[in-house]
Amino acid sequence: MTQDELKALVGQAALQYVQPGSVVGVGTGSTVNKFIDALATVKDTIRGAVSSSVASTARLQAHGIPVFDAAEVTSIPVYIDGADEIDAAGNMVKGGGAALTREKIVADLAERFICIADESKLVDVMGRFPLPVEVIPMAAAQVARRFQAAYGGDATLRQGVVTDNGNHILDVRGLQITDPLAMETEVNQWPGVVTVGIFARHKARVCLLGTASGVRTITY
Ligand SMILES: O=C[C@H](O)[C@H](O)[C@H](O)COP(=O)(O)O
Repeated sequence: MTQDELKALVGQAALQYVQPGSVVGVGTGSTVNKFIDALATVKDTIRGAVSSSVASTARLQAHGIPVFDAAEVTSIPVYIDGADEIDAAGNMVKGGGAALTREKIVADLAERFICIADESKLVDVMGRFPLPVEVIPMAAAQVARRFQAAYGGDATLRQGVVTDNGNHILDVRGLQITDPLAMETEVNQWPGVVTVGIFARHKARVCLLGTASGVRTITY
């Protein structure tokens, strides 16, 4: 199976977590796009979605799925999203598509994070994928220096990218994220950091992993 087919497989499998009559939390990315397309086939059974990006909102609306503002809901049963890396405990690195801040906001509304990913995303220790960090533009160089001093990480500005919130993205290479919760907590406190792409406080409760032999369900 191709990577695209694996993404379609888990996007379809995620429908089993969609509760009738509910508002569904929807992430961002190529795997979630498959989920959105699958969700369109059951759109009459749900109230709608809360979206984590302008791109996902556009795709949901193109399918005729009502999109609610995050401010209009107080709680949602599930948030369904992809990941750039996921470890054996359900911690994730996210933000390859620059949507990490809104993703964390919507994930925070949800009772359960359901991660959908192809098997290439499963790692022993996160850090192989450059860690995305959304920063206030004036703080980018300062935060980059701090990554070098604190963790030996090499941060570069993602060229030509402005987030949905008007900020910039640093991609940090050379990290070994052995304690995701500690790093998330520390980096989030640095002035100018909007969101670090470590999802340890909002880790996955279920991962639907696309493999050559089908969907593997991992619970944490
Ligand atoms: O900002 C983007 C998100 O965190 C995505 O969920 C993540 O990059 C995975 O995307 P994809 O499913 O395209 O690999």
